Amino acid sequence: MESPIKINNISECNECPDINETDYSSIRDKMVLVSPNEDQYELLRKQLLERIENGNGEIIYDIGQGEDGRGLTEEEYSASVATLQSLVSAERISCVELRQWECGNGLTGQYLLRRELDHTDFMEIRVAVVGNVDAGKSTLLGVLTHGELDNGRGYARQRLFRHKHEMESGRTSSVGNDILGFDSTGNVVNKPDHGTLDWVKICEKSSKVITFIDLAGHERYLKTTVFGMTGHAPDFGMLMIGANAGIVGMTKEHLGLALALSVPVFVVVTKIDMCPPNVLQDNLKLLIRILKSSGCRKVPVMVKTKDDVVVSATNFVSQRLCPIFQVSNVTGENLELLTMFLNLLKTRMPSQDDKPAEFQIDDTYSVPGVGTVVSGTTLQGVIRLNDTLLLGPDPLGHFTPITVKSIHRKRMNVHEVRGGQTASFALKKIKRSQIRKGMVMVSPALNPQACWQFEGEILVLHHPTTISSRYQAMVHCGSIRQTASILSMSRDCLRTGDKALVRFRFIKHPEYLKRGQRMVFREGRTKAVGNVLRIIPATPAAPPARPKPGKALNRAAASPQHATHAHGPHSDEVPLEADVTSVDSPFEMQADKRTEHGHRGRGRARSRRADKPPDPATAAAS
Ligand SMILES: Nc1nc2c(ncn2[C@@H]2O[C@H](COP(=O)(O)OP(=O)(O)OP(=O)(O)O)[C@@H](O)[C@H]2O)c(=O)[nH]1
Repeated sequence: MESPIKINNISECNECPDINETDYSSIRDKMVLVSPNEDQYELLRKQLLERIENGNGEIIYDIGQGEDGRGLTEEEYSASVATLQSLVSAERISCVELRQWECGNGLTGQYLLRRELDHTDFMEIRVAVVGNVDAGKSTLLGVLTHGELDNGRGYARQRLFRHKHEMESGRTSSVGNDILGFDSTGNVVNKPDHGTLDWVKICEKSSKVITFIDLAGHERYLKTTVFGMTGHAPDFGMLMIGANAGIVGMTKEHLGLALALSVPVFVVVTKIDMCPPNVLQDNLKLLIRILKSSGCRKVPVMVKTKDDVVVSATNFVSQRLCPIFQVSNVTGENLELLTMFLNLLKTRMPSQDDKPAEFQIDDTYSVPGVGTVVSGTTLQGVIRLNDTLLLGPDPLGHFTPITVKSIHRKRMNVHEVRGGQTASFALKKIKRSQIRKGMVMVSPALNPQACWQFEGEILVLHHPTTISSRYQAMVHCGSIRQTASILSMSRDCLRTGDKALVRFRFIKHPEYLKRGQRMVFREGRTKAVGNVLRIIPATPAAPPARPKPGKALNRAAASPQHATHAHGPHSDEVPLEADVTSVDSPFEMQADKRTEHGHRGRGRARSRRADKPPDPATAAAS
C-alpha cells in the first residue's frame, strides 16, 4: 500500500548522517545492493556502520527506492535483502523487515537494523503519558507492560497504582514509571511473574526500553503533571483521549504543555469498543481540527496499518507529525500497531559523550544499608562509578564534591551512565536532607554557578487579568520547581498572548540554570512558557543585596491594579532574601494545598513506589 506520506530516499530520513569524509556516491544507486563488487561491498558496510553509530544503535534501511520511482524486480529485491543480511551478519546487528510495497512496477521495502547490546546496556526512550481523568492511561500501561487485556472495570490499572488512595479512587496522583522492553528484533520481553515485573530481567533482555512516565489526569495534580513533563525529560508525549468523552477537562491543557515544551506528541484514543461510531467520528473531527489549528500546527495522521506505523515513526522526530491511534484496552484492537510504533521510536537526546557530565536530580531516597540515593536524568556526558562530581547548589549557592558509590539503571547495577539515560546513584557521605529535587551533579570542568536571578523570554498562554512586577508563580525548568517573583519586565503588564523579556528571582534558594532551557511559569490556570535567556550568577555565600526599586517597581506601587498582583509581606518593595525565605509564597501554599492529598500519599507510601531505586541488598552489594 502506498503510504500517505512519502519518504523517497533513505538520505531524506532524519537519522541519516551527513556523509562527509568517505565518498559514498558510487553506492547510492539502489542497484548496487543487488550485486556489489568487492569495493562497493566494503563501502556499503562502512556506510551502514556509520549510520548505525550516528543513529544511536538503530536505523531504518530502505531497499529498492530510487529517483526513477520504479522499485526492483522480485529477484533483484531478494538479492538486495541477501546483501543486507550478509552486511549485518558479522556485526551483531539484527535485520527485520518492517514493510514491503509495490512502487511503479517493482518492489521496495524497509528494514529495521538494530544493534544487539550486551545485557547491561539498552537504548532508553521516555514517553510522558498525559490526558484527562479516565482516559485510560493507567489501564493502557497495565495492558502494554503486563500483556493482559482489561475488563473495562479497572482490572489492568490495579497493578500500576502506588498508593492506597489511588486504589480506592481509581485516580493516579503521583508520577509513576512503567517499562516496556523490546529485544533487538522488536519483540516485547516483558514477562510478568505472578503479576509483577522484574525490571532487571526486562533490561537484561532488552535492546530498547520504553519508560512510561504515567502522569495524573486530574486538575488537582497538575503541579505534579507539569513536573513530570519538565523534570523527567520525556522524549515524547502520549496524549490519551477516551473515545466517548472526547477532548474534555485537562486534555487541551496537557496538549498545550507538551507543545510549549517542544515535546513531540502522539495521540491514543481508547475505549473504541464502547463508543458509538458517530460519537467517535465527531470526537476525531474535533481532535483533528484542534491539531491543525494555528495554535498547534500539527499534521495529524490516522494510523491504521503497519505501513502507517513505519511512515509515522520515521517522520515523527520532526515534531510536526502527530500520529493518532484508536485502540481498545478491552478487545486489544490496534494495540499491536501502537506496540510496533513504540518499538520504532528513537531518542531525541543525543548522548554527547565528549561533553562534561551533567545530571539533574528529580528525586531523593534514603535506602537502608545503602544510604542516600538520588535519581534523575543524565543530560550529557558519561558518569562512571567512583567519579567525583559537584553536587549543588545548596542554599548558599555552593557546590560540594561528591563521589558516586554505585549506579543503577532501572534497578540494574551498571558501571556507567550516559547522556539521555535515567539513573539512580548511591552517594557517599551525604545526608538525604542536604539534597533536594532540582539540584544537579555536574563535572567539575563545568565550573557550575548558581543563580537567584535570571532573565527569560516568556509568552503568556493564559492569565485572567494582568501580570505585573512582583507577581509570583511557580517556575518549572528541568527538575527545578520553585516559586519565583517577577522583578522587572520589558512591558508594563502582561495579558494573555503577550510576549516579554522578564527578570525573575527565586524566592527560596538559588538554582543551577542553563541558557536556552525551556521553562513554564504557572499558578492555577495562569500559564506562561518561554526560554531562559540570561543567568545572573549569585555570589556564593553572600545573599544578593536588596535590589534598587526600578521603574517597573515604582509603577507597581503606584498602580492599584499592579498592587493586587504584588504578593509577600512587603507589598511595595522587593523583600530581602531573608524575608522571603521565612515566608512561603501564598501561591505555593495554595498549590501545595491543592496537591496535599497526593503529597501526603507520596510521603506515606514512598517505600512502595515502583520507581524506587535500589533493592537494599543489591545496592549494598555494589
Ligand atoms: N471499555 C473500555 N474500558 C476502558 C478502556 N480503557 C480503560 N477503560 C476503563 O476506564 C476506566 C478508567 O481508566 P484509567 O486507566 O484509570 O484512567 P486514567 O486515565 O489512568 O485515569 P487517572 O489515573 O485518574 O488519570 C477503568 O475502569 C478502565 O477499566 C477501554 O479501552 N475500553
